[in-house]
Amino acid sequence: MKFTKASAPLKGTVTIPGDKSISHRSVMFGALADGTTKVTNFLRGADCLSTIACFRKLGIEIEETLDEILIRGKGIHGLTAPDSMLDVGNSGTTTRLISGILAGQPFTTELNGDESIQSRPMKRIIAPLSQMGADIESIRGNGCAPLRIRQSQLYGIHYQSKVASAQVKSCILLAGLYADGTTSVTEPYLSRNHTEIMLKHFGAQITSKGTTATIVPGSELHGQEIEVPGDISSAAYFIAAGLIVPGSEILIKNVGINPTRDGLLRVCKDMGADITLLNKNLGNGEPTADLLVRAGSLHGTTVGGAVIPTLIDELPVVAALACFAEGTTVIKDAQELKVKESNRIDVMVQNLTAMGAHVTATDDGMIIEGGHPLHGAVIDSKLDHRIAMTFAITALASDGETEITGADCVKISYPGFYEDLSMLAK
Ligand SMILES: O=C(O)C1=C[C@@H](OP(=O)(O)O)[C@@H](O)[C@H](O)C1
Ligand SMILES: C=C(OP(=O)(O)O)C(=O)O
Repeated sequence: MKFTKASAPLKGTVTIPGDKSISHRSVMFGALADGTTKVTNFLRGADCLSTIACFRKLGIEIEETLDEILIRGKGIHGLTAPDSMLDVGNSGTTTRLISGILAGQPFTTELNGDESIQSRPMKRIIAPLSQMGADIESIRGNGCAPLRIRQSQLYGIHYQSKVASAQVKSCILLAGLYADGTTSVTEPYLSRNHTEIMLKHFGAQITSKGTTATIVPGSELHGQEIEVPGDISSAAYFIAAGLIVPGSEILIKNVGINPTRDGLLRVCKDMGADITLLNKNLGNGEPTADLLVRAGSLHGTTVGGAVIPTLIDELPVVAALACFAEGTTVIKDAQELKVKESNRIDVMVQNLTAMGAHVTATDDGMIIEGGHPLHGAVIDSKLDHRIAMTFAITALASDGETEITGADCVKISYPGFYEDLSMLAK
């Protein structure tokens, strides 16, 4: 797919689709609740559809209409053995969260996904689940999917996680629903807390204090009505576009601004960006706002430490933004970027360099010297949706033509991305 420099400022309003993390969880927790869970603004991205497909195979009836998803939950002990391998597609979130649930089931499950999933690290969940007594193995013995999970008795543990990962934390907490006692997870920095917030609404006994989340088993979960807020990780592309295409002014409606997800807004502010939050709404634990983004000059900054988990999926777009900022931007403490759908440090450095950027890979991030004009290039997305969307935006402020290979991968998290972009970029 080809992109060229925007010929005019970007003007208009965009409503981005539902949050991927929250959509996954609504199906999973809805399946484990008794009664029906009704979800509106559900993200129909390929990853969340993988989650739906897995739970259907586990015996859960899920109805999809134009406006809503209805999950006919069967309670914590209501899942049934699948007749074949579960397919998690490209979704790390599906893989890791469902593994925690499957560890507590009285049947054996095998699960597998695409090539990217088969190279993503699963030892980070195999280790804590095994410590809880789970019988989980990497079938090829390489610490990756395919995984096999057999029935076993689970024990509550306190787990000190080395990584700030909501997938690891959620996996352990979900297994904790089936343990014989209390389970808690402490992480080095607080990662997104959608599991804690949503599970509590469903009736779980779950609490958070600082970077520790604790679950006490024994409660039943009850079906809920969930309105999924817009995904800030998807809004990120329009935020960046509005900031780097001169003269632009974009209103992005109904974006989730949970403090464990809003790091991009904080970093943009540090870079001197003009972003105003309007119509703030506290929601049901998941706050939202409309974001008014205006183009203007940006300057470099340092991004590291506790902010990293709050913008982990937005770091590719931060690296792109940094190319249009004066001075140096340092992204550090972001080793996790290496184990996403692609190695996002290498892939960003390679592709930005091809466009003329001055960028260096480090062990845990990137250093970007901003202010050097970019030009079009052939960009290999490595079938990573975040990379494809980042470069579609970068192209809008770069000379000449940019071609993105595998551009269709945006369907993972944002199927209508190019249509929404073309409404703004004429
Ligand atoms: O829990 C979640 O929904 C997610 C957690 C993050 O992954 P990690 O937990 O691996 O950091 C993030 O990158 C992913 O897109 C979604
Ligand atoms: C890393 C991501 O997702 P997952 O881990 O669910 O594949 C992402 O969406 O950027």
